[in-house]
Amino acid sequence: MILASQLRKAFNAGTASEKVAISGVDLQVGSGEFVAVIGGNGAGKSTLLNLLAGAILPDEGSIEIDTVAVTRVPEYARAKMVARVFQDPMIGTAPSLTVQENMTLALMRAEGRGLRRALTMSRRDTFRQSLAHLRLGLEDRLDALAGELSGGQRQALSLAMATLCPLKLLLLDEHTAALDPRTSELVMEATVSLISRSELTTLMVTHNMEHALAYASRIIMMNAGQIVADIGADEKKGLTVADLVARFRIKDDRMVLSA
Ligand SMILES: Nc1ncnc2c1ncn2[C@@H]1O[C@H](COP(=O)(O)OP(=O)(O)OP(=O)(O)O)[C@@H](O)[C@H]1O
Repeated sequence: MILASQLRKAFNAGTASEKVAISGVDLQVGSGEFVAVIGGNGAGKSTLLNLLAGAILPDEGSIEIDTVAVTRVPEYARAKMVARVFQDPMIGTAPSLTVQENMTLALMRAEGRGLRRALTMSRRDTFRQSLAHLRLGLEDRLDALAGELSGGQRQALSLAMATLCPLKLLLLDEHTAALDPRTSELVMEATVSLISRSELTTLMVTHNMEHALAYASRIIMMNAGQIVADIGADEKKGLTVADLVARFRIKDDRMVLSA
C-alpha cells in the first residue's frame, strides 16, 4: 500500500519564478492496484512520480510504502522498493552492454556483486524466461547489445529490468509515448502481462486515454498540482475516450498525433 498525505512541492521557492507543482495531494494506492495518472501539460504528474521515487523530496507531507516511512529517504535508498521506466528508450538501459549484462546489472541493484560473478548460466535461463513473457523477441537476443535493439525492445528490456527483483512500486512515466502506435500497443501488452503476473502496484503517467481506460484499474486526473478526479473501476467501465476528453478538456495522444 502506498500512502501519500498532504504532499506539497514548490520549485524555485521564495523567488519570483516560484512554481507550486504539487499542492495538498492525498493519495492511497492499494497493493496490486494499477493507477493511470492523467492530466494536461504541467499538471504535476511527473513531479508526483518524482516524489514517490525519491528523486525530489517534498516541502510538506509524508509518503509511506507498505507502512515504511520514506518521505526523506533519497532515491538510491528507495531503489529496492521502487523502480521506474521513463519515456525515452535510451534511458534505463546501457547501450554498450548486452541484454543479459543489462539484466545482470538490474539484479545487482538488489544483490550488489560483480558483473562477471553474477552472470551465471542459471541466470541466463531466468532472463530468457522473463523476457519470453514480454513477447518482443528479446529472449533470443540475450547477447545483442542493448544499443542495437529497437525502441520497443529497449522499453521492454527496461520493464524487465525494473521488475526483475521484488518491488513495492512500479512507476511508468509515459513509457510508451515515444514509440510508434503498433509498438506502443505491444509494449503496453507486455506491461500489463508483467504487472498482472507479479501483482505489482503501479502508477502510470500517460497522455493516451485509451490505454488509461483499457488497462488501468483506476484513473486519477491531475490539474494545477492537485488530484481533481479519482475514477474507480466501476465508474471507468461506463466511460469512453471521448467522455474523458470532454469531461476533463484534455488532449489524447492520438489527437496530438493527428493534429
Ligand atoms: N525542476 C523544476 N524546476 C522548476 N519548475 C519545475 C521543475 N519541474 C517541474 N516544474 C514545473 O512544475 C509544474 C509541474 O510539472 P510536471 O513536470 O510535474 O508536469 P506534468 O504534468 O508531468 O507535465 P507534462 O505532461 O508536460 O510532462 C510545471 O509548471 C513545471 O514547469
